[in-house]
Amino acid sequence: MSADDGAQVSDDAVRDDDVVHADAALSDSLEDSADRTLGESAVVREHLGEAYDDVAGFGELLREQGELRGLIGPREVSRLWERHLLNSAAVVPYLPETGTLVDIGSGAGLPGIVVAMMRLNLDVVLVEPMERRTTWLDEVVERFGLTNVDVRRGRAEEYHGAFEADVVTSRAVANLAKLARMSLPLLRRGGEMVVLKGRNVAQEIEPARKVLRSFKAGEPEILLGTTVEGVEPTTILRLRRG
Ligand SMILES: C[S@@+](CC[C@H](N)C(=O)[O-])C[C@H]1O[C@@H](n2cnc3c(N)ncnc32)[C@H](O)[C@@H]1O
Repeated sequence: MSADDGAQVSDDAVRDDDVVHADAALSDSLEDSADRTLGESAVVREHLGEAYDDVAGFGELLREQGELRGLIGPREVSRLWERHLLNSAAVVPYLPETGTLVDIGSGAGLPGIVVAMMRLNLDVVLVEPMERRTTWLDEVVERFGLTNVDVRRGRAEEYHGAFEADVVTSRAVANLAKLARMSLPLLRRGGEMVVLKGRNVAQEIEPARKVLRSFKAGEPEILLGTTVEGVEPTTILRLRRG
């Protein structure tokens, strides 16, 4: 092989690399435009009703700043509506209209901010330990005038006994055993844990039995979180503190 051949091989490798990056960028941009179209569709507007403008505005802000501020991963920006906003909204039908809800590990505000926008008469407390994220949450609360939201920095465990919440929500925070230990002491007796989970949530129930018994929790229910046509429904786990 001549020196020229070597140069040719590495040129080809660079070109292959460029093609892979270009393909990924193209696929992200196609996904992004499909996601925006979904977000602007009549079916999503109807689904979110009066909360649509706020939820869409929150989504736009997350699209602009979410990756930059380390709130969501780079791949998530192009699927905000499908994977995050509508997924968060799927929990709302299982929530009361009034009372106190604590969302633990709110991160960028999912589902807590979306819930607060859709349930304006519910007092929503967002508990999140990372300062970068609580700063963001405070900014979102101010920008959208969410007078029903209280942002608290800290771990859920630090607030045990501080609330007698009607509901505790969470998404992508921990497995059920750990989550029950974190969430149940924040609830009043008879209050409910309502958790957005993956489709394999049933496998988390047996390992959590001991914790659930210690809180006299009822039998966990696995529910379908409905969303709009074309978006995968999500799984919700609900259980009641005894
Ligand atoms: C994977 S993120 C999920 C964020 C958001 N719920 C979502 O679905 O996009 C997990 C979040 O839980 C928070 N977290 C971790 N341990 C926690 C604890 N003990 N109490 C409250 N939040 C916690 C992390 O700081 C992080 O923001």
